[in-house]
Amino acid sequence: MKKYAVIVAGGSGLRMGTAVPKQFLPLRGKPVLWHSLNTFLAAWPELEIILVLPQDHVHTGKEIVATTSHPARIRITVGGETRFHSVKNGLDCINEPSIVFVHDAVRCLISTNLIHRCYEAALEKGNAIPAIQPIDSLRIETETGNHMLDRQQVRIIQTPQTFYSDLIKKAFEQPFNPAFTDEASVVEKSGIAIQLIEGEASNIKITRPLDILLAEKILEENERR
Ligand SMILES: Nc1ccn([C@@H]2O[C@H](COP(=O)(O)OP(=O)(O)OP(=O)(O)O)[C@@H](O)[C@H]2O)c(=O)n1
Ligand SMILES: C[C@](O)(CO)[C@H](O)COP(=O)(O)O
Repeated sequence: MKKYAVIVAGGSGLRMGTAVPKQFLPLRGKPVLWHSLNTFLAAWPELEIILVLPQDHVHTGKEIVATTSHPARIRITVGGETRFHSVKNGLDCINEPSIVFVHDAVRCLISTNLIHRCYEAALEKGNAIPAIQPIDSLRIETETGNHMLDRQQVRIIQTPQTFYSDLIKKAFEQPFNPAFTDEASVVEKSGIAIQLIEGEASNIKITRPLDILLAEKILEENERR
């Protein structure tokens, strides 16, 4: 089946606090975004990428695309005010039945194995969302205090969130709701049950300065193997 990856890189990276948005920061000599693009390009020779960039950084994005393994398989569009709007702009570029991966550009340690597993699971059930178990103890705050949560029942959600194109495009016709934090929340609101599959502990989202240090180490280790 036809495969598209919508790679969202339209954010400004406020929590990272750098002058340049985190997706353009160097990681072992290449921009964070470059690593995500190249891993998806390597997953299948026919996969195409819709890259969503901030309006002010389209030129930088084009320069990065030119250094990837297959620039011709990457189309660029611009992002919106929130992640929801950026994803929607990316989805608007897809007009044929396909499996669609929506991936955070800043989850740049994604493996081809996880991409392939998401594809197989989505093909079978309509959607596949990678998730891992928390390793910390968890508490929820209430009006009167707080109480423990059973961590065996909680999952930490990752990307690529993977769907049949008709299903995700239809879900994104809904009006924006600030409660939407990812594609699974949008698709769930449209009445579809979400299928979780096992994610990867190393599939971290570069969010704060510490994450860059961690990602450097993980990549260094991967290159040594
Ligand atoms: N309007 C937005 C906001 C976010 N993203 C993308 O969504 C991914 C995950 O979002 P997050 O880590 O929150 O990125 P930022 O919004 O850039 O970071 P922050 O919330 O710290 O400002 C990133 O690849 C980011 O570029 C996007 O395409 N468009
Ligand atoms: C989509 C996501 O990466 C799943 O964990 C996450 O919800 C993005 O959230 P953020 O607030 O945009 O970082």
